[in-house]
Amino acid sequence: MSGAALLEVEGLSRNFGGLQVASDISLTLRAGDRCALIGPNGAGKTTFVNLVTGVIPPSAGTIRLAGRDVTGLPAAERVRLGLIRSFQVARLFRSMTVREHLELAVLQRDRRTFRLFASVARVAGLAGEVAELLDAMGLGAVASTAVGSLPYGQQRLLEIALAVAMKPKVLILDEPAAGVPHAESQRILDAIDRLPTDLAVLMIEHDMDLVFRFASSIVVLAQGRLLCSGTAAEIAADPQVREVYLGSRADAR
Ligand SMILES: Nc1ncnc2c1ncn2[C@@H]1O[C@H](COP(=O)(O)OP(=O)(O)OP(=O)(O)O)[C@@H](O)[C@H]1O
Repeated sequence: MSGAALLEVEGLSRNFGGLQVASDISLTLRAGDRCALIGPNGAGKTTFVNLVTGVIPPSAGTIRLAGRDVTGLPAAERVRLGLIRSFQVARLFRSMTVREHLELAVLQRDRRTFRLFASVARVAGLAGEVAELLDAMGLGAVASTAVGSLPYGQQRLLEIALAVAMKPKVLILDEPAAGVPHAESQRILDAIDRLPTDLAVLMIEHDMDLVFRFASSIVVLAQGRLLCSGTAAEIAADPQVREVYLGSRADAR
């Protein structure tokens, strides 16, 4: 049974001068979907995410979030409506603890209704919500650790936790395990497994082990176009994917 359509991308295109980096890409993510976006280097994955999140405007196409056309909306407004991309912790405050980061994220999310002089109940609610997030992400043991002294794998976990704190409808994870030692990437996958089941997750990832363990569906981009999409088993067996993706990966790496 499929959930409600949360992200509907239709005919999305973008060129930089004469270079067509996204060509007529269409994609639907439903509640509960776990979709991986893959493709060789330069295929247009980052450009696609930048278009969807509003970092750059498309040349053509539409983007709907939970039924609402957001194509013309600024990035911050899309965030408010539930389209969240994982943060880069490196950009945040290295001396602040893990817990403080999550508290800030929750407060920022609630900014519109929350008055600075919070009621006791609100503060208690905040503590409870942050404790749940710490637990779900496997970060409880390092809650009081400054982010600057966290092992890299746990910094990446915090990035995901901060995104989840924003209460996404659609969560975009950009190479969540990049740079993380293989032995630690399992913890990241475990945390992703525990994400709320009703949100749609789109993961860009090069690590095929991770992709096949995470994804219920896979979308393959090549040269700015949607090459094919299907279940993990269908994509693994697709000779076109093997040639375009693995062939060019062998060239690039
Ligand atoms: N601002 C820009 N101006 C011109 N060309 C750009 C710009 N941004 C991206 N490109 C080009 O668009 C193409 C797609 O790049 P993109 O970074 O989206 O690919 P990718 O699939 O994310 O690659 P990777 O896996 O290496 O991160 C590349 O040829 C890139 O050089």
